[in-house]
Parts: sequence; C-alpha cells; structure tokens
Amino acid sequence: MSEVQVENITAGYGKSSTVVDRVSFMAGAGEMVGVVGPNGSGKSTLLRVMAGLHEAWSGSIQYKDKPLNSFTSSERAKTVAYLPQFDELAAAYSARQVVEMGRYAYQKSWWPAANNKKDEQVIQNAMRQMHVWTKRFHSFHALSGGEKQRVLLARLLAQEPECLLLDEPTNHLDIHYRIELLNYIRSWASEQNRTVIVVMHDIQAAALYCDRVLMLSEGRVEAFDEPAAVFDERRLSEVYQADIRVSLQHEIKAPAVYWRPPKQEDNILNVPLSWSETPDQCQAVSSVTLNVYAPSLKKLVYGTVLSVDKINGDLHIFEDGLRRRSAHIIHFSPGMRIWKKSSGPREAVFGAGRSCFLWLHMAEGWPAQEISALQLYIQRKAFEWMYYHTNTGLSLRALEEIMVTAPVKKNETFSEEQLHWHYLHIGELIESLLDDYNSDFG
Ligand SMILES: Nc1ncnc2c1ncn2[C@@H]1O[C@H](COP(=O)(O)OP(=O)(O)OP(=O)(O)O)[C@@H](O)[C@H]1O
Repeated sequence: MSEVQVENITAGYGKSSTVVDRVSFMAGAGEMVGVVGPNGSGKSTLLRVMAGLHEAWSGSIQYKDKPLNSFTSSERAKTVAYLPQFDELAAAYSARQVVEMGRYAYQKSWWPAANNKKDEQVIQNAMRQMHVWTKRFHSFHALSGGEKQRVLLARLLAQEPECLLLDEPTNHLDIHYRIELLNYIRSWASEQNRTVIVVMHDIQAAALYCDRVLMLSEGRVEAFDEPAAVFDERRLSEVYQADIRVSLQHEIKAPAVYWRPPKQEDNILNVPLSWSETPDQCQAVSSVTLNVYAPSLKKLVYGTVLSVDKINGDLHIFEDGLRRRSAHIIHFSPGMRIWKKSSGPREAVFGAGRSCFLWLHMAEGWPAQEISALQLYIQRKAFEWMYYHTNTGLSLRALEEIMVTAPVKKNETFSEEQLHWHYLHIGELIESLLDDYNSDFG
C-alpha cells in the first residue's frame, strides 16, 4: 500500500521568496490527486520537493510512513518517479535508451547494463503502453513533442515506482493520446493500488479523472477536496482571474468546467437588482403567481407578484397572495415591460426592448431542499442559454439574481432523465417565449 503524506511544506528560492507556503495534504493508495493553480502558484516547486530534487525550508514528506530524506537514491527511485515539466536530454540517446534509464535503480552494474529478462519485459511493456515501441531505435531528439513525452512517461513506468509525480504529463499530447494517457494513469493508480500526483492546467481533465484536487494559489492551499467541492465557479474565477463557469454533468457525474472570453464592458447593462420590504411604489394591474428564489434572501419566496404592464422601477413580490405579508421589490431598468403569456399561468416574461428574461413559475409550495437540485440546474441552463443566445442586456450576475423555478409537486423527486429533459427543453421553451414576445413588442 502506497501512501504520500505532505506536512507543512514551505519552500522557495534564494533567501526570501516563499513559493510554497505551509502546504499539507495526503494521498492514499489507489488515489489520483490533481494539483491545479495558476502559473507561478508553486505546483512544480512542490512536486520537485516531493521528488527530493529541491530542498524544503521546513516541513516533511513521507512515503508509506518513511521520511523522504531517509531513502537511499535507489530506494527513492523505486518509490517515486517524477516527470518534470520540461525534460530536454542533452546526449543523443535512442528512445529505448531513454526508457532503459528507468531500470537504473534495479541494475547491479552501471547503466547501460545488460538487461535481464525482467528488465527487457518491463521496458517493452512500458514502451508498448505508451505506443512508442516502434520508435525505439529513433533518436530521442528526432521525435515529435508528443512522442518525446510518451517516451519519458515510458521511462517512468519502467521505474516501477509506488508513486508517480507528473508535472503536466499531457503537455504536447493531442486529444487522443491525452485521453489515453489519463485513462492509463487513472487505472495504473486504481488497479495497482498506487498513487499518482499530477499537476494539471486542464481543470476539466482534473474534474474528470482525479479523486481529489489540491488547488494552490500563491503557494498556499486554496482547497483540497473532491473535484466537485473544489471546482466552485466563484473560487475558480477568483483564483484564475477569469470568467469560469461550472455546471453539472449528470451523465459522467463530474462538474463541467469551461471559460468564456471577457465581454466588452459597454455591452453589459448592469441592472441593479435589489430587494426591499416596502410595497409603496407598486403599480398593480393584475396578479401573477410566481416562485422566486432570492439568493440575497437565501430563501424561496412565493406568492403573488403584482404584474404591471410597464415596469419603470420596482417589481413587488409578496410572500402571501393577499398582499399582507412582507413584499420584496426588484428594481428594473426604466422601460422594461412585463409580458404575460396568454395560454396559461405558467410563464411570465419580462423584458426591455427586444431583450427579455424568463420566469417559470408554479403556485405549488415545496420544501426548498427538494426543489433545489432541479431548480439550480434549470436556472443555470436557462441563464446560460439566455446569456449566449439572446441579447438580454443583463449581465450574467444580474440574471442570476433572479432564478427560475420549475413546475414541481410537493415531495416530487427527479430522475436524471427528467433533469436531462428539462435541460434539453428549456432552450426551446425560452425560444418560443421569445418569439411570442417579439411578435408582441418587436
Ligand atoms: N529555479 C528557480 N529559481 C528561482 N525562482 C524560481 C525557480 N523556479 C521557479 N521559481 C519561481 O517560483 C515561483 C513558482 O514557480 P513554479 O514553477 O513552482 O510554479 P507553477 O505553479 O508550477 O507554475 P506554472 O503553472 O507556470 O508551471 C515562480 O514565481 C517562479 O518564478
């Protein structure tokens, strides 16, 4: 059983610049742990410390309860194999000779020693696994970037270590080999009960393949947990300083992580959406029943909205249908109008000019925990759809302030197929509402 324990590691270069700051985590046998974080956050330095190639200022590393600094060099080679981010071999070795280097720790004389049967078998297997056996007589320097990377990985496998430390192993690999490599190291860890620690820039791959993820930011541990817990979009956006989105992927039970190029600021009208308790500016025309989740209130409010044919300011939401209990007001930009679909009470669309957004609503009451998964799923898909396919004029943040709820019955539960159905149809539903809206107001 292999196990890696990193305790309070602080490391850096020169005298003062701390690059890795009190990092602790552990990885168990059979586990694949991804190390993610922005450029310069200390990932490679941490890996070099773990490989025993860079000395930490303080803290300790243990493999199977044995301190790294107590290993002999051949014990270390049999325990940990490290793939650096950049590895340019100076001498003109053949691809096979590079892989043979992985057997160094097992040989009794100086390399290149005559390989025994076992060495031969391990070298061949490793090269075949990495699809470079046919390249064995080629000069390492004459290989493509991806072939070099696969030869270097074969060298690590030939080392037969307990733990692989890989610094961006999918560098230079095309999608086919990237998937193949990740599948391979994933099963190498699970089937042989060994450990993989892998630095990854591809967050989506980390979400798909890793059991746990260590996120570093400025040398410190920002999070260490399962991918779904670490890849929170606010955290990702803050750490990477980018607009990163995460949504549920029901088919593969991993979060889908993606990013967007920044939008031109002047294309976004940031409508201030806020809530208040007083209904005095209300212009009531007729009433519509809505369920609205107000993140700022952290609860579902449902009841009657006094719909108005023109909203030049505030939309009021009451917690009861009789307009007695506290009302909440959403402030809209001037000129925004309300439009009600005539065919039924289930949808209401509000918009300004050609833009609009949607509320799905139902009068049924429900316990928040039962609705939340479906509700969050649908509202995210709906807002994504609106953001990309319509000119709402609203920032995504503003859109998110008002959430879509779905028609559900009390105590109803949802299968994945139902969720999927909602996902597929929400776009069409919005599209048809938009068509109606545009023919009325376009
Ligand atoms: N040999 C070195 N000497 C001095 N400073 C270094 C050295 N190697 C790295 N650094 C500095 O340490 C910091 C962390 O570097 P490191 O390579 O560990 O980060 P990283 O998270 O792996 O980055 P990247 O994602 O770009 O590979 C950087 O600011 C870098 O400039």
